[in-house]
Amino acid sequence: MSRPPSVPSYTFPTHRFRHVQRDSSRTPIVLVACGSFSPVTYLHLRMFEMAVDHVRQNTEFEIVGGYLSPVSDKYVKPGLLSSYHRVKMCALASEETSSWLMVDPWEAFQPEYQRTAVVLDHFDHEINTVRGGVITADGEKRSVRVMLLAGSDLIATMSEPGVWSPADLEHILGKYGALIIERAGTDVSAATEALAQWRHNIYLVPQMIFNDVSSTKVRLFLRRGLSVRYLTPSCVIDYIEENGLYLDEADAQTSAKR
Ligand SMILES: Nc1ncnc2c1ncn2[C@@H]1O[C@H](COP(=O)(O)OP(=O)(O)OP(=O)(O)O)[C@@H](O)[C@H]1O
Ligand SMILES: NC(=O)c1ccc[n+]([C@@H]2O[C@H](COP(=O)(O)O)[C@@H](O)[C@H]2O)c1
Repeated sequence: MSRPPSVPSYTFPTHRFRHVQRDSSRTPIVLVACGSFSPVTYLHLRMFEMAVDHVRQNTEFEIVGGYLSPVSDKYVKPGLLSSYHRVKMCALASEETSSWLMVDPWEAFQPEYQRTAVVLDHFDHEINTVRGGVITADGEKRSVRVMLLAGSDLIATMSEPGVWSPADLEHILGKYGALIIERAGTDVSAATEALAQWRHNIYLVPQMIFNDVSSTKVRLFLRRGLSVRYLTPSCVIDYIEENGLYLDEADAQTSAKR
């Protein structure tokens, strides 16, 4: 795929990236969660923790970084607040609740919508081409595999006609791969049936404690004046209150813009 466009005065975040691998016998991977995050919830953050446990117990991978990549304002979706606020809330949540998650604002601040295949190429470029991947304990340089982290509702859309191009599916699932978190309401085996040719690159992560917090429900609660405490980090709630966000779903795209 061609090189994705760049954002002026942008620096790829690496402050929590593990540059030296802990276990050289494992393949280094970076998890990238693409989504609206309007707003980010505890479930979005917990997806990464579920992935860590699954990867450690069931795979030969070592996670060296985790990124949230909020979609740009050009992605048309109800309740999508401006990328400025969504990036801020993701950054607050990652910095305050996690020791390893980062937020990459590149996708969010693109003037045009970027397909997920292009977003994963951006991560591959920044990590492997620009920075040379990671170093093993013996000082050897090694490429990092970029993997998509998503809920099973997202993978279900991959077998819906017209949502993803065949070339993008081959690029995402053939080249990179995906860790899929089971989500209540989606039949995971049905969702992945049509993607059988990439089965070796799709890792299904069962949710052992079902939690179906969604951004939609959080927005609904906010509009009704109900508490969202313990659904999203308190720093995110404070930010929403300070900025008067999500009071009206209809004007979320316009009035909350900076
Ligand atoms: N409860 C959940 N269980 C599993 N995956 C989830 C859950 N909530 C969100 N995700 C995943 O998180 C990623 C980001 O999704 P997104 O920002 O669209 O969240 P959302 O809460 O579903 O949003 P909305 O309610 O606005 O549609 C997607 O891959 C989605 O599948
Ligand atoms: N063709 C594509 O690249 C494609 C299609 C559908 C969703 N997505 C991505 O999936 C993520 C989540 O989308 P929803 O919020 O619509 O579930 C977004 O980051 C979006 O960019 C990508």
